[in-house]
Amino acid sequence: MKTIDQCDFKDKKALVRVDFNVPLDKDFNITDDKRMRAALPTITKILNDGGSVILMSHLGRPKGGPDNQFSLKHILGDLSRMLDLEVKFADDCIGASAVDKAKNLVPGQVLLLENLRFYKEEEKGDKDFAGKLAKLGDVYVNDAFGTAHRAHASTSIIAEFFPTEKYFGYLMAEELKNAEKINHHAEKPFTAIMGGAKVSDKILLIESLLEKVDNLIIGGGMAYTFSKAQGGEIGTSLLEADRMELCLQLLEKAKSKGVNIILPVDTVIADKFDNNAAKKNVDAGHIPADWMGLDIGPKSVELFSEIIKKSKTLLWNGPMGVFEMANFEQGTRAVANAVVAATKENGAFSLIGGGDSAAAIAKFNLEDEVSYVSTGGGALLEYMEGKELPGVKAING
Ligand SMILES: Nc1ncnc2c1ncn2[C@@H]1O[C@H](COP(=O)(O)OP(=O)(O)O)[C@@H](O)[C@H]1O
Ligand SMILES: O=C(OP(=O)(O)O)[C@H](O)COP(=O)(O)O
Repeated sequence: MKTIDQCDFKDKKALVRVDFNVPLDKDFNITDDKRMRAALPTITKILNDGGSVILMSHLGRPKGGPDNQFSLKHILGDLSRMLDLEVKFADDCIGASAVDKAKNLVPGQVLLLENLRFYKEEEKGDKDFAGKLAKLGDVYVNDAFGTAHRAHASTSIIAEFFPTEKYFGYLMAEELKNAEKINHHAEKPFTAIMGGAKVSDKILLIESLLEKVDNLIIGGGMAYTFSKAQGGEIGTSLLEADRMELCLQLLEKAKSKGVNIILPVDTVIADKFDNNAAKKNVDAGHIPADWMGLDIGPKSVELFSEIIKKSKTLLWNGPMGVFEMANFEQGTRAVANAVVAATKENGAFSLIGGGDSAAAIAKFNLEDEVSYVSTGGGALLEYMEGKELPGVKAING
């Protein structure tokens, strides 16, 4: 793997694609800066070598040109504080002013370009646009793991302009190393814990995991479609009726492959989708008509935890319930604690991936207690599904 360790950046201008697509509140304060912190080692290495850095990123999904709501200038202050230097800003990612600012950069300086997605050419993977970006630097570095599943101008096409001078940043290398451990070198017993809202988002992942895991725990909103498919009563819980048949097929497939699928045996139900709703515990498949399941119940917690604690490899994607509501976070919190216990007491390798699972583990302050929390959501899922990520292929190819 060609990483930045193989390059001396002295007097070089490194064009670095990062994923600074961070969540902002209504006053443009960053509510989770993990992705920015994760890119700092790459930036620091280039600066320490005596090079300069031109950072490119997208923020959100702007439609139709420049839009203050999606401007990367909102993160400039925080980035400067993190790096302890004054980061310069180009309010257009291409054009005369960006060219000028890039040209005038001296070693030790950092320039942040405005949101790449203010140009529709970025997402289209336009070669001309990629060429204009490429002109700004001498070397290309991709450290944007969260966006590695997009074949966009700045993540993929641009690499064509740097046939030899293209490298993975440290974050990208670390993410790939950890994902690879799960994909190809998982010590057994290997348990995957799947949750979140929808079966349809995770079908490919489940299918690919059935080839590898010993245990597949299914919780969260997606478990109710499985329950209903098996003849259970699920009230007004999340349901994807058109996926019920598929759930049964997945259960059959698991059986034929000797994979142990574990579904919740009880569930915490509420009379409305509200933290202050009335709530009670019932057995899985016995939810009254006007009630909805919002978390796994205590018997499921015990069942899941026992399996998790005996595992040597753990992949967790998707919360067990609506963990954003304090009254329905217990299942997710307990599973997080079991993953921590397996990591600490059983020497398990634990990888947490997916936006909401990462948010849950951060909420419970357990980020440092597991083996690795990925900065990728969709990118990690696609990697685990066995797809080749365009951002990775561009550097390797
Ligand atoms: N029983 C449930 N009913 C409704 N929503 C749920 C339920 N369980 C989990 N969720 C929701 O699923 C969302 C996360 O789903 P998803 O995006 O698939 O996870 P991830 O981002 O970790 O892959 C969370 O917002 C959570 O509140
Ligand atoms: O946040 C991201 O992905 P994620 O929501 O899958 O974690 C990346 O920045 C990619 O953004 P995109 O899904 O708008 O291409």
